[in-house]
Amino acid sequence: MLRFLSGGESHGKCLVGIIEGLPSNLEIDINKINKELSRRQKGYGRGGRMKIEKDKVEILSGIRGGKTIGSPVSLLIKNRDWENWKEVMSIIDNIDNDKKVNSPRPGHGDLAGAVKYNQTDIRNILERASARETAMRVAIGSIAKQLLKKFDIYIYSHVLEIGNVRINARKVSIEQLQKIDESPLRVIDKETENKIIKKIDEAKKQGDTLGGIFELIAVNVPIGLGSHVNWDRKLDGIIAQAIMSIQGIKGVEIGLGFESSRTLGSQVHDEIYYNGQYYRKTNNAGGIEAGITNGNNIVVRAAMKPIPTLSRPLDSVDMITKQNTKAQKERSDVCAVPSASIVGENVLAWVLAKEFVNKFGGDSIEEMLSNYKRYIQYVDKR
Ligand SMILES: Cc1cc2nc3c(=O)[nH]c(=O)nc-3n(C[C@H](O)[C@H](O)[C@H](O)COP(=O)(O)O)c2cc1C
Ligand SMILES: C=C(O[C@@H]1CC(C(=O)O)=C[C@@H](OP(=O)(O)O)[C@H]1O)C(=O)O
Repeated sequence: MLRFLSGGESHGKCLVGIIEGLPSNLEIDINKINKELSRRQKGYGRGGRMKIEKDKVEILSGIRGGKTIGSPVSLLIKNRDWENWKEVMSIIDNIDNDKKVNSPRPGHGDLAGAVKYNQTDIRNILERASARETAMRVAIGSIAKQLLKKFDIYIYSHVLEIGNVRINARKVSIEQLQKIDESPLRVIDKETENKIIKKIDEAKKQGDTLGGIFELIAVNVPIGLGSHVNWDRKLDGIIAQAIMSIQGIKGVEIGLGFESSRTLGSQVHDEIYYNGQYYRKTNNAGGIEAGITNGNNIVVRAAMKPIPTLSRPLDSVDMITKQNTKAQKERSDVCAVPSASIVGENVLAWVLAKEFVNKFGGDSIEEMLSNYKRYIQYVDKR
């Protein structure tokens, strides 16, 4: 079984992660992890923090001579901003109320978290709720990507919409997706990109924020990952949970998603043909039927709400005095949809890698590859 845990506060010393269950002898390229970390930090609309951080991973265990050895892989990413927060982060008890965060921000876990964990300083909640945590999830997911590459599986993403401005082209080619990092918004269409940039600038000027939609596409996924037999093994459900867990994500669709509910069955379901292999002419299912991959690309879309911290803050209540006030003002992003799409890629990679380890077992990568090869030979005969 493949699993991970991570820890670390946004303005604490560092983020840490431990992965257990990776097959041995898998080559891990640290540059590829760092490349994913740098992709996550980019994107038009991000705030001052991204100028401070230059995320780099340190590998502390589980890898020798560039290869996994079967033991837990431990990772560390330092928060450069910690130097500026040392004092604030070292205050533990009995601080003055005026040094605490007292006014919960609507859209954040501030109010519910402070009540649930019986905290008088909201900072004790917001530090871990922060999307800073996604840096470690991306480092971990990028190792999953390196595992999937062994099986020729790749995951791409692009942004479809920001602030209700939609990208023109619905159909994108893999070649376009491979070049998408050249765009500051990770969109395929330059004209719309300029419109969105203006929209982000405008929102910033108004002290406001924006959300949007991104799409993930996993290619070359074999038939038969996931299962129909119980709710918690259905791959569409597992993917939806994982993507929904990314900070700010409020909707997840697979394939046609919500649109399928508005369309006739004859127009939705992907008809089946055979030419030595089963194939479909359409992929409205987004590569998953009954919780099982059907051999087509997995297509997932996620909707991100606007960033909740506004520089023109919303109404709130001071949790100490109970007086009406304005929400806590923090340095913040205006729009982080392009970054979220990179998080999405790596989160999806993790889910698929986990399914691979489940299905093809393998204490070593050699064992996994040979199990996979045998399975593909079997599939080709069906
Ligand atoms: C890459 C990324 C960057 C984010 N940056 C910010 C930010 O600067 N300010 C903020 O208030 N929220 C930001 N968020 C969103 C919040 O973390 C998120 O809305 C909050 O934790 C509440 O969780 P929920 O929206 O999932 O309910 C970001 C999310 C992501 C994925
Ligand atoms: C630190 C990251 O994103 C942060 C996510 C975030 C939030 O509330 O989610 C708030 C901001 O943090 P800060 O208040 O330090 O500027 C973002 O910068 C990151 O992506 O690495």
